[in-house]
Amino acid sequence: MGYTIAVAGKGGTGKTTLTGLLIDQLVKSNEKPILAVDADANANLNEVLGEEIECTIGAIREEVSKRENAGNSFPGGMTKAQYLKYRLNAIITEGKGYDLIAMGRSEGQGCYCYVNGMLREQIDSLSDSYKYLVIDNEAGMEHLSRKTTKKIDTLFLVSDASRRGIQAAGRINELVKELELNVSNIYLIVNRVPEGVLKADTVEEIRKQGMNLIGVVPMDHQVYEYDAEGIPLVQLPEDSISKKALRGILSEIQFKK
Ligand SMILES: Nc1ncnc2c1ncn2[C@@H]1O[C@H](COP(=O)(O)OP(=O)(O)OP(=O)(O)O)[C@@H](O)[C@H]1O
Repeated sequence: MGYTIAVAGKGGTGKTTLTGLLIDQLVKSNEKPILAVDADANANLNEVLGEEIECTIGAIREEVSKRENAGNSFPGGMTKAQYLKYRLNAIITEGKGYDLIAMGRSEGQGCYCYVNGMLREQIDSLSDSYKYLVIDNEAGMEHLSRKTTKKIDTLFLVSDASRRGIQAAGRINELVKELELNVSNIYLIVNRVPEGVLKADTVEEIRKQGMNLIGVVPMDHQVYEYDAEGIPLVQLPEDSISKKALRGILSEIQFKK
């Protein structure tokens, strides 16, 4: 099993932006191969990375369940398990220096326990052949709590600099403990910080929440400009405020088991 990094935070805090820049940084440090998993139905990690996604796990789940409900067999005499495996192989998007899988969302209702279990097993076995597994996770920690991955080596919680933002990150921190998730290190990153300097109140709230602040990423107007123009954020200049800040944060951490 490779080194697993998960990124979580309330929607809109910049979690997906930072996950994308983190993957970019790992690729540039030649820390390959990397499997990136977009596990947040609301996130668009592929857009930050500048990749098109053709199919998601949610879509496969729908397709398999529709086939079953219609009483159709699987192509080529495949069993359901074989068909799922075959389809999963086809959903890996090959990026520049990494592979990407998107969970997507499932529109339909009903029980997908079997299919979910199968897919989870496959992601687990797939991730064995990568040096890094990087997951853009949803705030509810749903996928992690359903044990998408057996163990997380480093979890980054992303928050904005507001008190409520920090409190929300604090709740995710608590949730990790309540769910007894197997996480070795949890670090807080405060993102979109005006001038890159935290207010004393924010620092106090972080202390109150008992979180380990690893660093801040300043408000970066280039991020806004690139997003507005639809340019993938990984194309930001290497000396952009946000890329530099993230490099600084990553240099604090030894990604070793
Ligand atoms: N350091 C930054 N400076 C300026 N803008 C930023 C910064 N980080 C992120 N943003 C902007 O904040 C917005 C939210 O970012 P992002 O989509 O990454 O958040 P998210 O937490 O993943 O949200 P969701 O889960 O809803 O996708 C985006 O428009 C992004 O461009």
